[in-house]
Amino acid sequence: MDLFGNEITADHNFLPKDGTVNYYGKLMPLDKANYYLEALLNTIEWKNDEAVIFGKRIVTKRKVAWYGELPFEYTYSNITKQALPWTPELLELKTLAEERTGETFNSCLLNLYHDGNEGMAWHSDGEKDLKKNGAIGSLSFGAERKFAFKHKETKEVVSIILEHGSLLVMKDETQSHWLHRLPPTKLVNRPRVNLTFRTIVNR
Ligand SMILES: O=C(O)CCC(=O)C(=O)O
Ligand SMILES: [Fe+2]
Repeated sequence: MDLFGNEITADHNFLPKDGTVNYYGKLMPLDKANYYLEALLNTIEWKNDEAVIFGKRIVTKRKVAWYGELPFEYTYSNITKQALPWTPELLELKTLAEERTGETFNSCLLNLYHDGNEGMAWHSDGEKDLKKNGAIGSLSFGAERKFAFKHKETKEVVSIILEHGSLLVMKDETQSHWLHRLPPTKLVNRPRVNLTFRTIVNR
């Protein structure tokens, strides 16, 4: 909302080509964002993330969780997980993200970064369980962190600060042409929770 109560439209594309990234800014007042941060920290079944890389099992400090409207299976980094049923807060936030973006989502991958030492390395979210070129709606709560995109061929980098209670959308060809990451930083010592709403297709 701006000063006049108008909704801020996110028609600016942060990517210069080969995809679409829209940033909607803060979606809610501070007290509501604080409420969701606490609720998510306390009600989500957070687990340390696991990956199998070159046959080795790796356990990350970052915590993750996977929720959805059906017990979808989702495979990434060679680990398969089964979605838990929506919590009331996740359903509210899914509806909010859908209303603002005009997209629909049926699942959510959550990340908990305890402080700036934790981040996520360059990757794209093009797993085969995900709808091809489907939108990913990303809600952030807690510490503000930088989020960066890197073009796979030109190596061009674009970055955005993700605020407390904000929404970002990645769509169209973004995952085919761009990597993204959450860089670690010495400047942050508070937790951040990120929710990425997605569309899973069961083939
Ligand atoms: O924490 C973030 O903002 C991004 C997380 C992400 O890229 C992912 O879960 O695939
Ligand atoms: Fe991602």
